[in-house]
Amino acid sequence: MRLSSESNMLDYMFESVKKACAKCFQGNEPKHSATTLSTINRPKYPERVRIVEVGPRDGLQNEPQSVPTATKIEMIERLSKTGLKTVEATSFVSPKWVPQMSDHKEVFNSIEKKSGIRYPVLVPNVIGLEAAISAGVKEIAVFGSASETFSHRNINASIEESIKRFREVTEIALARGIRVRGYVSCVCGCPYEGPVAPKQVLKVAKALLEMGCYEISLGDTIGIGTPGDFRTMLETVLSEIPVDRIAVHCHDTYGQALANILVALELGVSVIDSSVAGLGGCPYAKGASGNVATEDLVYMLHGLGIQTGVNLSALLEVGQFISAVLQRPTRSKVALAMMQK
Ligand SMILES: CC(C)(COP(=O)([O-])OP(=O)([O-])OC[C@H]1O[C@@H](n2cnc3c(N)ncnc32)[C@H](O)[C@@H]1OP(=O)([O-])[O-])[C@@H](O)C(=O)NCCC(=O)NCCSC(=O)C[C@@](C)(O)CC(=O)[O-]
Repeated sequence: MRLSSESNMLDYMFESVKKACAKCFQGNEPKHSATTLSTINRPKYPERVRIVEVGPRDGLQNEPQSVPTATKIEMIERLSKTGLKTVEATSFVSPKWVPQMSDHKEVFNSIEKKSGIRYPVLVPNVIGLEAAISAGVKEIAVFGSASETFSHRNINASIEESIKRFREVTEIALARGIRVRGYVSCVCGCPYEGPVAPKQVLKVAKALLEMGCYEISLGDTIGIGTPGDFRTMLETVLSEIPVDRIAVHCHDTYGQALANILVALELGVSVIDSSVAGLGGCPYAKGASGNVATEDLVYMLHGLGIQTGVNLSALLEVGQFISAVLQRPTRSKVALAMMQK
């Protein structure tokens, strides 16, 4: 339909609202004309979101320079004072593969574990699990991929082999009372294979759920998805997995992270991973930049009236602290804007 003038446009909007909200109209007079347009198309977002802060792990695993163990510990302890309820602390992976995380035991042992806060760690295999158990870890995350090539590059196993491995890890962990979260990487695209089929994401997510993961975090590892692809991928996953078992993990390489998160919120997802100061990336996903910055996520969620329990000012201070230590500017747009005030 072509709209030739402003008054045609207003008529058109009025007619559309009338059609969509027939019950609210008597004759031509809307009962709540002032609010109809703004409320009628407003999606229903979750009232509360749990943020999984992944900066100390996803952020620091990708740093070219080695970050002192004491800094990691201080960062986690500062994050624990912001109201965040989950802080992914480190990963018990091979130091040959990811030397940045080789101090996992020391980091985990040294942090003050605040009551009410969970400190999950990444575990790729039984060797990692045993080390995590001896450090007193209470929650782990196994990490699979929807892309065959990425799986080989990241954990030196096919998808099928990795599922077998994770099943063994999960069985032992659950028997010890350790909670297990699952990641699926490359949910919108792979740095080696290109586009990834949503059905493949669903298949891996289901396998992780069936082995006992309490929640599956869907990772757009290279941040390539746009809200359209992201919605299609999520709708495919949610056609068979309840929304309260799904989290999203959006890297911001192409600047799409917040838009994709908004789509996830519209579909009812209420657990979102993010990284303070937008740190992050995967050493085996070339070109992948940081996660969505936790500061920006919190700003958006609070603006939408969604509770997080997180104190934005306290979070901004942690972002400032870690950016100063790493000697580079924050990737948080909110932090940059606040600095100019
Ligand atoms: C899975 C492996 C270990 C396979 O690596 P491999 O070389 O096939 O392992 P292996 O079993 O043949 O063992 C080789 C050596 O590593 C040792 N080893 C073996 N396992 C461990 C362990 N757990 N901890 C410490 N040491 C270990 C093992 O003992 C042996 O030592 P050696 O005999 O040569 O002296 C390796 O590929 C690996 O550690 N990969 C991890 C890669 C990684 O951490 N990537 C980043 C995290 S994933 C990510 O960032 C994506 C995510 C989660 O954020 C979501 C998203 O954004 O999409």
